Amino acid sequence: MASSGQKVVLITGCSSGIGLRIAVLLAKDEKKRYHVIATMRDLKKKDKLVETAGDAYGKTLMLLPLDVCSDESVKQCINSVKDRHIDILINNAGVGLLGPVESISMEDMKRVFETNFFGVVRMIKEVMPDMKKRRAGHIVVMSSVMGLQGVVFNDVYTASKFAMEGFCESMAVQLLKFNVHLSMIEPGPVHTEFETKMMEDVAKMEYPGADADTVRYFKDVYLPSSKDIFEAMGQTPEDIAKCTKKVIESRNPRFRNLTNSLYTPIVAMKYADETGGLSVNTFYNLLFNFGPLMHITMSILKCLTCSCLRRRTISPN
Ligand SMILES: NC(=O)C1=CN([C@@H]2O[C@H](COP(=O)(O)OP(=O)(O)OC[C@H]3O[C@@H](n4cnc5c(N)ncnc54)[C@H](OP(=O)(O)O)[C@@H]3O)[C@@H](O)[C@H]2O)C=CC1
Ligand SMILES: CC1=C(/C=C/C(C)=C/C=C/C(C)=C/C=O)C(C)(C)CCC1
Repeated sequence: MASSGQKVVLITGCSSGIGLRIAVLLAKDEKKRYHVIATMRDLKKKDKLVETAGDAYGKTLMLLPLDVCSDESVKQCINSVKDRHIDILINNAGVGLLGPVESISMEDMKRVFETNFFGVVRMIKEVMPDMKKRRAGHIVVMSSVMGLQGVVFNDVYTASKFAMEGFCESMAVQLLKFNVHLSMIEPGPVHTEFETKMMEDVAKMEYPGADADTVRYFKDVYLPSSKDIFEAMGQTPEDIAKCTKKVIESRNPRFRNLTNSLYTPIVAMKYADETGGLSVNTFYNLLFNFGPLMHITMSILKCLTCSCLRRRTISPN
């Protein structure tokens, strides 16, 4: 149970990756300011979290089952929290989906929206009314740079994060009237099971319905470039956890929080040309014309990230 003065933080998707690291970082806070409710859809996967949390488990960290795709599971979980009192809700659970759209089933696309979009909406609907009544609270959403900028062959995943950005951008205004803050965290590539799971799925795929050229562009151009990007720009889940802690500890939390300054120029480009031509053409050139020179492209991107733009990201340190 939370002791007085402690903030109750509920996090979704804590079996691995970013969610696990946020849960552990907050639970190990030196001043013990947080009572962390780490949730996961399958408690059989709790071992890694429990092991990483060490002494904090059972003290500042407790576990509850929660599947963001189930109304019943969400209700049951929130009802089991003392007085349904949650100070900070961190919507982290999410799934990826990669590949030519022609070869992805509608069922798989809906699963992505059900988790990444409706999963967050379901959580917010359940937790927000109590926060509004108390005139206090902070809702954090693990979005992505792909919530701000589309990336080829990530069409459906990107769309699910864009949907989330639109929903939250609208909600943030109303919530502010009730002194409830809403913050998006926008990481670029992060080395977690997300990356491994997507690469495993892609290896199994046979791309039914996609023509040979599209499959070739995906396998021989996109995938190697994406691997380069992960290598050159990838952050650790600890980095994202530190950024998230900074956001929840900020007196005046920002709405958007890019975690990787290397992405700032990509996002800035989008707003620099409202016709969209600059973004579409730059991405086209980066992928199809400079793809084989991706390492050099990475250096150019690093150069472009001048210090004034860097101020717009939240650094983990
Ligand atoms: N890794 C990256 O490059 C980036 C990731 N993100 C976002 O970060 C978030 C965390 O991803 P990351 O840590 O990288 O990936 P992981 O795959 O390591 O973690 C995802 C977590 O979400 C959980 N999850 C999936 N579906 C549900 C569900 N229906 N109910 C509850 N939990 C669920 C998974 O649980 P289970 O083990 O049961 O599957 C797992 O705990 C996601 O929202 C992702 O979109 C954003 C930018 C970049
Ligand atoms: C920047 C960039 C590319 C790839 C970006 C990738 C791979 C981003 C991954 C982001 C993730 C994993 C976000 C998760 O939410 C391309 C298309 C190769 C072309 C050149 C520019």
